[in-house]
Amino acid sequence: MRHAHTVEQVRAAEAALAPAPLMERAVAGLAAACARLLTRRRGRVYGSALLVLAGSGDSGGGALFAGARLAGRGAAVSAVLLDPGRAHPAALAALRAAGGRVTTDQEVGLADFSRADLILDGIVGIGGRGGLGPAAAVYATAPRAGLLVAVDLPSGVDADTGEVPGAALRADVTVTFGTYKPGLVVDPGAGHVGALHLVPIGLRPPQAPVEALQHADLAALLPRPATESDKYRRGVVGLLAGSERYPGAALLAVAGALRGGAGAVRYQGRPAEEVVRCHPEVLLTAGRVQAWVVGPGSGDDTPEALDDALASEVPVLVDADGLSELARRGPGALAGRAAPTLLTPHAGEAARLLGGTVTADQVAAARLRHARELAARFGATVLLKGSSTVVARPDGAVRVNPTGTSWLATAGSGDVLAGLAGALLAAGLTPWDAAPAAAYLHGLAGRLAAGEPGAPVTASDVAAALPAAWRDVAEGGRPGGAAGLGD
Ligand SMILES: NC(=O)C1=CN([C@@H]2O[C@H](COP(=O)(O)OP(=O)(O)OC[C@H]3O[C@@H](n4cnc5c(N)ncnc54)[C@H](O)[C@@H]3O)[C@@H](O)[C@H]2O)[C@@H](O)CC1
Ligand SMILES: Nc1ncnc2c1ncn2[C@@H]1O[C@H](COP(=O)(O)OP(=O)(O)O)[C@@H](O)[C@H]1O
Ligand SMILES: [K+]
Repeated sequence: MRHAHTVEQVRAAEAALAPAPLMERAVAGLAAACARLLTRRRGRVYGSALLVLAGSGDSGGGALFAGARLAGRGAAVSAVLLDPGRAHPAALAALRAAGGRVTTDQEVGLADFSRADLILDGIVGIGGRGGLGPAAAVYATAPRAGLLVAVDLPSGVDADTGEVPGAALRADVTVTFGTYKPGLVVDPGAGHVGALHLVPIGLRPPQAPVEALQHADLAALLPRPATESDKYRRGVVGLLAGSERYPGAALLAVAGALRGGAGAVRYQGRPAEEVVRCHPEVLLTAGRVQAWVVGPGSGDDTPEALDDALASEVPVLVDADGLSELARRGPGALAGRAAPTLLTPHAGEAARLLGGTVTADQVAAARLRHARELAARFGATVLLKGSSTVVARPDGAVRVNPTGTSWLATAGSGDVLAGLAGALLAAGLTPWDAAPAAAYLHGLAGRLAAGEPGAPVTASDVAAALPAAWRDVAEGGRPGGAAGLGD
């Protein structure tokens, strides 16, 4: 599990430790990471050109100290001070003593930026507030040939939310200290991070409000049939999906549910004939169900389907047309439910559920805030789809999905996800586990289907790749197995 802590938590954890060893460990880790990158790129540190972008805080201080170390190993280091009167005095002195060149001239800074082999972004770290000022903002778009390494987090990304209120630097590598921050794992901020490297500095932060499951976590969560299993023990999913207009949604949701390990799928909807032709395993009879999925392409049947599902005493996943109906009814529609409810909106559906006071773009730009607000309002677990899918609980806890690819943005892939998550609910996982597990497998299946460097995939391809994703997780999670994705 990757844990991401807020600025307040990081500062409190840092306050419990002596400042000097903290800076020492961070700088040692940062300089070592840069030395590795330079060696990989140029064969050695000696003779390489390094530029430090130094702001007024400790992020700038750490970058200047690291620059001094690399100057000591023969790199030609220059630093541009973005807030000249307030640069970290001791770090500045160390860089000068090591032979580094310091400038406040932005023209010189931009010229060095274009030529450097490696640039250290120490403009701001967790103390950054609002968008970058104009002097720093030019580096967000200025041309460069070298690698950009963000110190703690890319400047311009909000550490607590992943929001990017203005210009922000785009890093090739981010070297973060002590613990991950939400802004490093939630888009749009996460899209600026590049490869993420954690330097331990001895922090002991409290429980993280945001976490990201990794391969081993998934391997522990995924249900496996025991020798005495039968289809009911594995879980039966009821699907209220598809319509004459959208038969495909039913087929794809069924495909997701079957490959999500459901013992059986009971289907209720108009295109039943097509469903059975494509998936002869599906049951059309009424009977016991351990979780309902309602909404993918369910069209005019939605209000009745939603009534039936919500009246049941088993977990219910509401998706697509079910969410539009729920938006019309409001949060009160879930008030009487004892069993859990999982909502799986994309940004547009989330905006509607929030009463139309925000746009889909605003939801996507502030994913944590809106997912949490929705979960609290509806008293349900919310899986907000899109780049870096987030799962929020009504108490504000969040799980961010680290897998996925934008190739998944294809019609019907959400239907596969709904069926898959429904199967995991029917197997007995709570929405808090089922939702991120489904997002993880779905994202991994998307990556496997798209391949490397990537090619268009269909929702059916994603469903077909689910068994491979499942196996990949099971193998990677075994001690000594393949390295987990994103580890
Ligand atoms: N404490 C330590 O020993 C170390 C801290 N480091 C990093 O330093 C950061 C914490 O240091 P600070 O608290 O000084 O915070 P920052 O380094 O983020 O600097 C905050 C300062 O930057 C200015 N600032 C805020 N928003 C700005 C904006 N939008 N544009 C331009 N300037 C802006 C303000 O004057 C503010 O005081 C963390 O990210 C931490 O990882 C590491 O670099 C190295 C070791
Ligand atoms: N830019 C993106 N990056 C990664 N995943 C994405 C992106 N856009 C969409 N997705 C994923 O693709 C799926 C699309 O689902 P949805 O919007 O419901 O589409 P549909 O209704 O056509 O099935 C979701 O799993 C979502 O998280
Ligand atoms: K930074």
